Amino acid sequence: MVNFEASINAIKAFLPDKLQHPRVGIVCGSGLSGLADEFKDIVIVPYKEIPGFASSTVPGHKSAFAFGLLGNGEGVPVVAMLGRFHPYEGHSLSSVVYPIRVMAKLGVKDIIITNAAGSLNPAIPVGTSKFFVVVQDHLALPNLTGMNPLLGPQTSFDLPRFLPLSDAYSPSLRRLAFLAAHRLQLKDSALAEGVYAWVSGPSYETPAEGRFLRQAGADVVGMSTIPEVLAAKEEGLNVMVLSLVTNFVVIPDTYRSIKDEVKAELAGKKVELPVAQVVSHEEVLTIGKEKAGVLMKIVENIVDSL
Ligand SMILES: O=P(O)(O)O[C@H]1O[C@H](CO)[C@@H](O)[C@H]1O
Ligand code: HPA
Repeated sequence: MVNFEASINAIKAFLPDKLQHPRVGIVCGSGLSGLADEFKDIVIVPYKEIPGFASSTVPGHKSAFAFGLLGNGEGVPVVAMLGRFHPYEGHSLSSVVYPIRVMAKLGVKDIIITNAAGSLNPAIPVGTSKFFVVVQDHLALPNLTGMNPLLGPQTSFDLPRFLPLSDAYSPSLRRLAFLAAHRLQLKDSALAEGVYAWVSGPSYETPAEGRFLRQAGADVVGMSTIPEVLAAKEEGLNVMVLSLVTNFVVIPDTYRSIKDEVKAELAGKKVELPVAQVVSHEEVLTIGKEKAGVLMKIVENIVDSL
């Protein structure tokens, strides 16, 4: 049963005055909880201490909020979700987005949502270049087919019933991300722009599904974020999403024909069957840990410019 007041009272009991009204919310994606390492005067509030909260079951996701001050000078009061909830863990969509609504009610105005994602776009490789994508739009088949976090009775009549999403990703926050990359002297290629496709998971995409999403216009794919974006927009927050590219989904060689290989074999040629590259969550976490420091600097720089 939703009870924002009980959740908020429990959280506030942990916080000194200066952290009671966080201005910026941050959601840490897989392997990215290190984003909170730079917070000053940090206070950790475990989800299990907050009525109404689920707990995260995914490796690389802690189950706590981190409150603190971020940026130069006195710092801006911020709150980070160290670990998020995914529908594939068995959480309802309303539980998945509950922390976002709580952050809005605590006073958050801008939210920076991060995630680990697979690349569908050959121009966005994994590794030393194009490792982050500033999301400019999304493609969410689940939303279009009945798995929308805004389905059901409205949590408040102050919120819009029919939420427009043509402006989901704040141009001014996206601008700050690119300016931050410039200030941090990152290579131009470190930050790309693109469309995030939301899938339910927990299986990774087949090559055909990857090609389908690519042809439909997506650049990266992941199993989170979009329910949070919808709830944040509904609550009136400015939203930015940063994806860390951890692996490739669309691999050109996948459709080598076995039929042709057999024909070659029967003609006396030595053939080697294709071996598909297989993605794993361990690989996703490794890249997350490697790049969390850069992501943290970008986020800190954005917060400084707000
Ligand atoms: O989106 P985040 O939570 O960063 O995690 C991504 O990594 C996991 C798969 O490796 C999935 O949960 C996917 O959504
Ligand atoms: N697909 C879906 N979600 C992901 C991926 C992927 O390839 N990589 C990280 N999260």
